[in-house]
Amino acid sequence: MNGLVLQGLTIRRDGVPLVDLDLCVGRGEIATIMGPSGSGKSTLLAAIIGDLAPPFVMTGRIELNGRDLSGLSTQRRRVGILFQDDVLFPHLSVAGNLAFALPATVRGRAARRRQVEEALESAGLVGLGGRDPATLSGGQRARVALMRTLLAEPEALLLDEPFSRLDAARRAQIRSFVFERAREWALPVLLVTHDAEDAAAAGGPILDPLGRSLSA
Ligand SMILES: Nc1ncnc2c1ncn2[C@@H]1O[C@H](COP(=O)(O)OP(=O)(O)OP(=O)(O)O)[C@@H](O)[C@H]1O
Repeated sequence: MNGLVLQGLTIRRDGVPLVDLDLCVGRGEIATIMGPSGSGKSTLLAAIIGDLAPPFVMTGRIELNGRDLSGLSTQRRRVGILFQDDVLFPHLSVAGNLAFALPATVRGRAARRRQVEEALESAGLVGLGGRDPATLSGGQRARVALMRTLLAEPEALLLDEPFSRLDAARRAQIRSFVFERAREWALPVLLVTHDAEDAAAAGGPILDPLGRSLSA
């Protein structure tokens, strides 16, 4: 099936289940995982990107657009992830940061430049491609980080508290920017947050890592 499917996914530590989920996130849908600190949210995301290590033990299946992700390297999973503290490469310009993310399948300087220009336009950053990332505002940096993740052409997007460092006004603005882009690109999105407003704005199911529904 299309989208991100977690089928009987459990993650245990010392035999104790931390994650226990059955969840289908369709393309363009945003599901939210909410839970207190230490409840296993980041561990779940690590499992989806293929970065889970002992002492955690996973069972079940993770599928993306019909592909079984088990055994695939992080890169071959084609899952994009955006973190709270996503840093841009300081030694590259804004455009350089975006170009860096482009897959090798985008060939030729003109084609690569065009994609970077389109990304800048889509993020409302026309004319800022030559800037040093340190000279951007927090919100502008957050938009560049998102576009960089999207340019890598992921088939799913994971958001790990990506808005928590932003002030309230900017938070709502960046949140709708990220959600709109995810819908536009028809990506299944899994959002990890502590914030009930983020979860409500996402508009999809809200679960804790043990699969209990927290939807209103
Ligand atoms: N490498 C590790 N070895 C053993 N325990 C770990 C390891 N990494 C994390 N943990 C523990 O596993 C549990 C889940 O951690 P995780 O980071 O997934 O929680 P979280 O819900 O993302 O928390 P937060 O909201 O604070 O980011 C926590 O109790 C944490 O202390």
